[in-house]
Amino acid sequence: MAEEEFDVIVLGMGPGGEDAAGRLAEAGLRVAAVESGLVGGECPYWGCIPSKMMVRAADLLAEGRRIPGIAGDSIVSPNWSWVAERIRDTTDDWDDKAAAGRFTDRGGHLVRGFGRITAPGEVTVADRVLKARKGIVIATGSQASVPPVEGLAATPYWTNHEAIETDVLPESLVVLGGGAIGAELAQVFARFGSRVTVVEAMDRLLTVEEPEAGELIERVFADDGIEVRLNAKAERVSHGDRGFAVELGDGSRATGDRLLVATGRRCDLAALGVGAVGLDESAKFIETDGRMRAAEGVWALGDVTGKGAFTHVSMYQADIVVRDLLGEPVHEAEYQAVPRVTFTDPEIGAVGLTEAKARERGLPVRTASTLIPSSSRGWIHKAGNEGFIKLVADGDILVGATSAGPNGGEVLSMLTLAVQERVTINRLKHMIYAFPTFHRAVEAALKGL
Ligand SMILES: Cc1cc2nc3c(=O)[nH]c(=O)nc-3n(C[C@H](O)[C@H](O)[C@H](O)COP(=O)(O)OP(=O)(O)OC[C@H]3O[C@@H](n4cnc5c(N)ncnc54)[C@H](O)[C@@H]3O)c2cc1C
Ligand SMILES: NC(=O)c1ccc[n+]([C@@H]2O[C@H](COP(=O)([O-])OP(=O)(O)OC[C@H]3O[C@@H](n4cnc5c(N)ncnc54)[C@H](O)[C@@H]3O)[C@@H](O)[C@H]2O)c1
Repeated sequence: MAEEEFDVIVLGMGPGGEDAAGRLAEAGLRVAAVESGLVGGECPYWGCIPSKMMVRAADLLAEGRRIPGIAGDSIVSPNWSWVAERIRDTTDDWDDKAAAGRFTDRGGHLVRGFGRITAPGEVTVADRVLKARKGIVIATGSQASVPPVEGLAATPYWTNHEAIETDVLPESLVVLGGGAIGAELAQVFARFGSRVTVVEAMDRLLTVEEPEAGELIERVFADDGIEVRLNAKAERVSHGDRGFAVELGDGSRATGDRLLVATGRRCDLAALGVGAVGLDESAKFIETDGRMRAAEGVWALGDVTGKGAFTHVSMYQADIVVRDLLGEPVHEAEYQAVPRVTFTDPEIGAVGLTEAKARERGLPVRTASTLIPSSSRGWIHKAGNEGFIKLVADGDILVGATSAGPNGGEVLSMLTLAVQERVTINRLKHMIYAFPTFHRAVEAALKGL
């Protein structure tokens, strides 16, 4: 077997791996990046970017439909081919030549194939053995987790990959899972005209967020014509000439031309061979310290660390890894203010702890909420103005907040700052909030505390 020496080996070229590998190569290190799929990973090809292009298109349709009663008449005729074409164009038809070139132009060595850690400082890719003098960075992300439902594996179900790649709008769609992926895509397809059923095992949508968020999205989905089945566990799946049939625990069934499985993500640490560097291969994620070090000569970043499956978390951690490897000053990772935005309409922005999580920690929690439709901007909007602000306080400090509404993800930024920097509620109350903005609702909620 050929043996090749590098300073650093980066396993996986998703957003975090790509950033780290490129910066380390540019800094003059000899870097090998191993990628089994496309350079760029999930986010640009099957995740954030194309899904938000779909969301943008669906939001435009919804806005067009809100014209009557406010601005005139409207006839909205959705055409999926514009969306499919824009995504095909942006992903270069799922070709990573440009991204790979950006890395090699910075002096990096791209190794195509699946990498496995075979010894400390050693990664094997097919018949190539790569050696790392300084360290290995594990940035292998996550993949769709498919539940062991009887019959499912034998059917041509979709994961996010097929849903993003589709040129054809399904006439009907069953979405298994009402989390971020399921909710965003269910609304997109419904607004383009698919008959959509969401099947969720728990008692509400967006289970990791405040219950009010799930209830709000359920109400909006009803207006979008989406059927939501809660407390519904899929027991059996079959597929035939008439599409998919999903049999549920209560004896009912959901049917559709297509079935999208959006039931979470998983990491396969055994396939990565992390046991070779003393890590637990049966764990769900790789534990790291504040410098993203997982073992001697091993760093981890991104979805594989379990600190939030978000591109911004992966990029944040990549910066720490790069600084640590280059011997630069490092501000250790902190996660008390990880922002998250589900890009449904209304958007659900959230940061820090939900009320339930704060209570689980035994904090003496106080909460307050205000509704967006009764805020000045919400009232002016008249339609498409659903939402709320919810604040979770521990004493005089905000430890969590939800900003649901039009631009809920943007309004979140000031709440993220407050949670991150522990700005006191008293200080926040004495700030001036521009009129008539959506974020003025934050001031109203603060008064409730
Ligand atoms: C539909 C959808 C929408 C999303 N929307 C958003 C959003 O709006 N905002 C947001 O912040 N996040 C969003 N996410 C999540 C975001 O895409 C991920 O958090 C992000 O891509 C994770 O980055 P990562 O660096 O961990 O690696 P990933 O993007 O997961 O990439 C890892 C790469 O490693 C490669 N790989 C894995 N194992 C090996 C191996 N052994 N050898 C070689 N290569 C390997 C894979 O092929 C892959 O290319 C979305 C995800 C999905 C699925
Ligand atoms: N806007 C964003 O930032 C964004 C968008 C999409 C995805 N993501 C990231 O990707 C991650 C994965 O998203 P996801 O939606 O796949 O996962 P998720 O964990 O958010 O939601 C999965 C849902 O599926 C349900 N479920 C699990 N098994 C089921 C079954 N057998 N039958 C019915 N329901 C079942 C769960 O109860 C849960 O509500 C998210 O946690 C998020 O970090 C982010």
